[in-house]
Amino acid sequence: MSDPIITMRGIRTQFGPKVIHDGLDLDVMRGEILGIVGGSGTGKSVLLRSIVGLLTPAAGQITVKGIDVHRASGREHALLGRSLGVMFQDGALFSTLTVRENVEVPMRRLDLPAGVRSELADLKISMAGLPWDAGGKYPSELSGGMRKRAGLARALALDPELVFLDEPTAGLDPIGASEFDRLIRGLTDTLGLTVFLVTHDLDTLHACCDRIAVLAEKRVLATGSIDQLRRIDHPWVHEYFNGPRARAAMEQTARKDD
Ligand SMILES: Nc1ncnc2c1ncn2[C@@H]1O[C@H](COP(=O)(O)OP(=O)(O)OP(=O)(O)O)[C@@H](O)[C@H]1O
Repeated sequence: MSDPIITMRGIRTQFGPKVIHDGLDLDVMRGEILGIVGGSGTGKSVLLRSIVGLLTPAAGQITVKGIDVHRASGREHALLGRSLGVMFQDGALFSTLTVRENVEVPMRRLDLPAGVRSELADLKISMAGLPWDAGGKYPSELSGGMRKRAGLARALALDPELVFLDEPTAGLDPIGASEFDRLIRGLTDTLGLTVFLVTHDLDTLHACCDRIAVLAEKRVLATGSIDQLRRIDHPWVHEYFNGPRARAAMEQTARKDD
């Protein structure tokens, strides 16, 4: 974990008169899982969408692998597109396509024979921990947890270096959420990914993240380990990292470590 793979400098994002980010700076280091936390509406998902090029900030610069995301040439865009995988909050699967077809969607831009595409899709489906027959099912036939795994399989479709996960454990029961945390950590370590992970889930921070960035007051207020952030003197940060839920998550981690 040495050099930054993503840099954000002086980011200002606004919708009409409503300013979401103002003077936001952040680096994501190669090989880390960076957790992004912050109160509701602080602009975590908006930041994710800005990095992957779906939103353009009013000011500032975002680079991914040294490429300025919002001023990239066609060739650079294609390069970035191949390097990134995104799992959106609700899975964002196409309901009229099977899981396998959903995973094949990002592969369509590659010139691959249909049989190879489908084999690759099945590999990603199994990497995401889905059973062998999940590929032929439609999203409506899957549980919420399975849909999330299908969304993860699609994010992995192009063997990305960088994976963006928006609230991966939201809506999962605690056991399903811990399994998903382990899956993310395992895949990151095995595949050497860098992960930008938006979450409210304290257990996920403990189980997965190397470092955490806190969004507050329209910027990144602090970055660090959970221990470092617990000592920050800011009302929201203090309550989040020292409140009853934080203590419960810490005790659970301590029990696992015993
Ligand atoms: N396309 C848009 N047009 C107008 N406002 C938007 C748009 N997208 C997001 N916003 C606003 O930007 C703010 C930040 O939204 P965002 O979804 O990033 O919050 P968040 O920190 O991810 O919140 P949560 O934790 O509740 O998911 C919100 O007030 C939201 O309403």
